[in-house]
This record gives sequence, structure tokens and C-alpha cells, in this order.
Amino acid sequence: MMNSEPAPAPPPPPDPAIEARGLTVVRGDRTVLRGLDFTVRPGRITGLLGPSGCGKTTLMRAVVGTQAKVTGRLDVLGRPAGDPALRPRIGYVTQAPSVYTDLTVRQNLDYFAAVLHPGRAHRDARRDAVARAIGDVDLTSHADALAGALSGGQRSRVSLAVALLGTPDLLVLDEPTVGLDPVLRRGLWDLFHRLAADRSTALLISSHVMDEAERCHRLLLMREGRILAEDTPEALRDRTGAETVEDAFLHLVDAAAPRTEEAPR
Ligand SMILES: Nc1ncnc2c1ncn2[C@@H]1O[C@H](COP(=O)(O)OP(=O)(O)OP(=O)(O)O)[C@@H](O)[C@H]1O
Repeated sequence: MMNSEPAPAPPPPPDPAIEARGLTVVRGDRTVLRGLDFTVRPGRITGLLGPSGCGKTTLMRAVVGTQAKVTGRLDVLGRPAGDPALRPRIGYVTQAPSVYTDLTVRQNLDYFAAVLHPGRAHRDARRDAVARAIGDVDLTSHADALAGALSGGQRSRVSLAVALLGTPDLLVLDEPTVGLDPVLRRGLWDLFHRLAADRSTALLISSHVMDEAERCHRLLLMREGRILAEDTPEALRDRTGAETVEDAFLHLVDAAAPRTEEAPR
């Protein structure tokens, strides 16, 4: 007998981690972001790519709630960006590592863990979270080194470990792989993919290095404060007939304004 039961409906897509509609930001007397619409999903790595000065950091600052003069709609994890309830749910790593150079790696992590989860009752949980975060960024063998004695790339990884302490639902990373050698870069991208797959973390990662684009699930291509395209790397290549995301970007730039522009590095 044929089964007349309708096939079960597929599960609805999870709520977006970030949803922007008409996002506009003014810095000084300049409009730096101009009416942006985009969505970032949980469990996905979204790459934010574009030339230097196009507004990537400004967009990230708006998402984490540290940017003034933001208009339009910007919802983060179901709340308006900047809502105090979002603070423990978002990890943000800026371009400049923010660590105490006169403390060891572990002491830095202990300090931030105590801010996140104060009190004796959380002592064991703090110790576990610190050990896990140091392991996540592959700094276990440097845990007792002074942060001031680390290389720039190692110090950025301490900043990343701090951001991972609270197991955030959203990680916002501003050029996290700058200055890292290829082996460490690969290790970090593996970690980003594990966070997306195992913890359903939404990752928004900026870069102006186009070869990192292929490692992302989705891309937001930016130029001069606008989104040129929002899609998967594969769809962007197919749509433009380009072999690389960099060529796809150039194609889209030409299609948007038929003039010669400098390509992002
Ligand atoms: N404090 C500020 N006051 C006024 N304008 C600013 C300020 N900071 C940045 N801008 C301007 O905002 C624009 C976007 O800067 P933003 O730092 O967001 O770009 P970006 O894409 O992150 O660049 P990069 O890749 O070099 O970090 C730039 O034109 C910059 O000059």
C-alpha cells in the first residue's frame, strides 16, 4: 500500500545570528556604511571581504554594539545590537590584541574568566574553560609564558582564547590570521570550522586577503561602504564565470561601475 502520509516538513532554518536591514553608519562627517542588508547564520562561517577602508571594522563594531551613529535595523541573536544581554554571548577580537603583557597566558585567561564567571562556586568551571580555550588556540605549551614575551601572532591567539572563554554564540573576528604563518593559519581555520560544526557558533570573519574566502561558507563582498554580493564562494564564481573569488570580486566591481579600480590584496 502506498504511504499517503505527507513527508515531514524540513526543519525551519535556525534564526539568523545577525540580520541587518538598511544598516547605515556615519563616522565623523562621512557615511561609512550605506544601507546594508545582510544575514549571518548560526553554524556558518561568514567571510567579510573587501579592500582596506571599505568599512569592515565599522560593520563589526556596529554588530558588537561599540559603534555610534548606527541607523537602520540591526538584530543580533534576536536582540537589537548593543543590548547588554548580548555581552556574554558575543566574542569580539579586534585587530590589535588586547592582552596584559605583564601577565602569563594563563593569568590573562584566569583574569577574564573571573570577570565572566566570578565567585568560588565557579572555580572548577573557570579552570576547565581556561584550559580548553588555551588548547583551542594551540598555546598549551606557552601557557606559563608572559604575554609580552610572545610573538605578535601568538598574542593575537591569546586574544582569541579570551573571546572563546564564554563559549559565545557569535564570534566576530577582525582579520584574525594577519601575520600568521601558513601552518598556524590552517590550524585556526580548522578551529573556526570546528566551532561552527560542533558548537553551532556563528562566525563573522573579516579579511582583505581574498584567498581566505574559499574557506568560508558564505561571503559578504564589500566595497566603499556597500555590499556588492552576498553568497557562497562557489555561487559567486559560477555567477561571474570566474575561477577565483578574487576574479569574481573584480567582475562584480566592473559590473557595478565600469571603470578600472585597484583590486584588494
Ligand atoms: N574614527 C574614525 N572617524 C572617522 N572616520 C573613520 C574613523 N575610523 C575609520 N574611519 C573611516 O571609515 C572608513 C571605514 O573604515 P574601516 O576601519 O571600517 O575599514 P576596514 O574595511 O575595516 O579597513 P581595514 O581593512 O584597513 O581595516 C574608512 O574610510 C575610514 O577612514
